[in-house]
Amino acid sequence: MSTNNCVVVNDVSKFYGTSQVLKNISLEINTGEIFGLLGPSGAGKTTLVKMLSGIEQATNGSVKVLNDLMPNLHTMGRIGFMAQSDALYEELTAEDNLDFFAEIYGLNSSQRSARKKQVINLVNLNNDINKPVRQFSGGMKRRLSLAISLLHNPEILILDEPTVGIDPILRQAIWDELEALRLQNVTIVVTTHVMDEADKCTRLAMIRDGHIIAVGTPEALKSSTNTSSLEKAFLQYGSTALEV
Ligand SMILES: Nc1ncnc2c1ncn2[C@@H]1O[C@H](COP(=O)(O)OP(=O)(O)OP(=O)(O)O)[C@@H](O)[C@H]1O
Repeated sequence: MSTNNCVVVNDVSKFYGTSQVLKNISLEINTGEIFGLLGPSGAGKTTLVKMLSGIEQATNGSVKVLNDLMPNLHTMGRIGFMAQSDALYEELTAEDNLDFFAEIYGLNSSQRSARKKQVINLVNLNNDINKPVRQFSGGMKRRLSLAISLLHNPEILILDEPTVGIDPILRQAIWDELEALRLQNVTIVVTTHVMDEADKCTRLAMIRDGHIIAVGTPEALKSSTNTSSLEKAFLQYGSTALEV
């Protein structure tokens, strides 16, 4: 294994009861890349990122993050995870939510106020910090969840559909920030079904029906299928996979 591998997924399968939702997934994600998981609804993207985050356990196979077998409590502290459904305290203000998670992450009071300012600026919620979260729109809740996932300066950021419900301008700002984090060697794993977001990733895994059907840079995936868009490439890889 190269030391550059931040995440190594080895022959992972996942069953819920008798239903198999991930089938022999193997994957390596390098330090400092934005790695996209692209696939339709129900393909298994969320299940996979929950395993990377240590929230779910593989039925078979292994997941290593930062050289530790997952789930591992210490490693989980080095990961920022933004789930698809927001895990926020609706009755508390945005600031109280941030304080709550800062406490869990063990940030001291001086780190806390500086980091709070940075992450709130980033998601553009400065004017709403004292409002209770129940008054937030869906997009505002997504932005607050993203801010929380960044609070403790994680080495790996795992984002499950981070820009759903977020307007195009802020979406661009968030992608700019992901790129800035990547340049600081933060490893980012992001699920999406939005093709133009997938195009911004350094590499992608295309997932369908619990299988990885292709892995590569967006350019390589398009050129090896002789297609002009990731959507067309996905369809082509999907039909090839069906024939196998
Ligand atoms: N806790 C669970 N118990 C049983 N089945 C589950 C559970 N969680 C997910 N599944 C099933 O596993 C499959 C993959 O779901 P998953 O949420 O990983 O897909 P996804 O690619 O993230 O979809 P979406 O883009 O809609 O979020 C689906 O068929 C889903 O119904």
